[in-house]
Amino acid sequence: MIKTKQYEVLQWASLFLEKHNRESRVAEILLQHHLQVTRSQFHMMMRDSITDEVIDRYKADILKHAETGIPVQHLMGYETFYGRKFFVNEHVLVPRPETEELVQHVIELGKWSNIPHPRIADIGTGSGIIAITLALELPDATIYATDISEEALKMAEHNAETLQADVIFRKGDFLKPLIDEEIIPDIIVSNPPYIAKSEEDSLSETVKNFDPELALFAEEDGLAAYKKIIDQSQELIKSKAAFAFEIGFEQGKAVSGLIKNVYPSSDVEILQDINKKDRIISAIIK
Ligand SMILES: C[S@@+](CC[C@H](N)C(=O)[O-])C[C@H]1O[C@@H](n2cnc3c(N)ncnc32)[C@H](O)[C@@H]1O
Repeated sequence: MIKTKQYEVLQWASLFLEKHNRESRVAEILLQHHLQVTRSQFHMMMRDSITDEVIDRYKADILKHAETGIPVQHLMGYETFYGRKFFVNEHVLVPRPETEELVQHVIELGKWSNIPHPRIADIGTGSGIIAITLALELPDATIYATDISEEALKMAEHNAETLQADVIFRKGDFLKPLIDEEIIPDIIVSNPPYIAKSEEDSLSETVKNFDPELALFAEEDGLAAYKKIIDQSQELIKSKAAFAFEIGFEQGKAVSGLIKNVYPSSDVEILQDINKKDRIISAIIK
């Protein structure tokens, strides 16, 4: 009996996805996942044959992705972030690589703050990627995380348990749970919803159909969540603190302005991502 080789299945899937206007690199990511091998193992196994069972499961996923645009992360059930696997589902935003740069910045802030046990709050935690990574990278810090979505918090808690990260999760409206418990953070980090509803048509089908609305859109031209967080922070920040926000690439000026309006003597910086786009607002509140 002739056995199908790995490279033959890969060729078929890449062409099939191209024909359906999907990215052909998904073919490789999914096949690696179904074979449960690393990237380098995968490339060494190109001439090996694959069992019919794996081919059937793989083809079913390729068809589903081609037909519906379902993200590969939903098919696999996870995404890698900062070198660790995080479970994802339809209730949380699929982690984006840009957010790793936000986390990197907060790690630096945490180390430079000279506070022996900084309290860091991740607002709108989703799958928990920011809070959990910070808990693991800054073991002396105490990490809090909030989200208004019960389902997102369930996923974040599951990720924290799996990765053995200590994070204190609370359900509520942005900073409200911290205000209620009088928890004063030294650093407030957030990747909040920041897309204006008017931009919905410009989003990819995959984002529109599969990322939760609650994670994407904000009123007031996408600025409402920043406004709310900055406004709520006044009930918490009594002396020095820091903000680190992920922003849309055209929101730098507007979000800096929001912070300056409330904290006129703050130092606000707009940082760019590796694609040279404005991506992070970093502010020291004095
Ligand atoms: C852009 S997603 C970010 C998720 C995750 N932090 C990340 O970077 O992948 C925004 C998150 O904010 C949450 N969110 C939206 N409105 C909220 C609110 N009023 N209070 C708390 N969280 C909220 C959403 O449920 C979603 O999980």
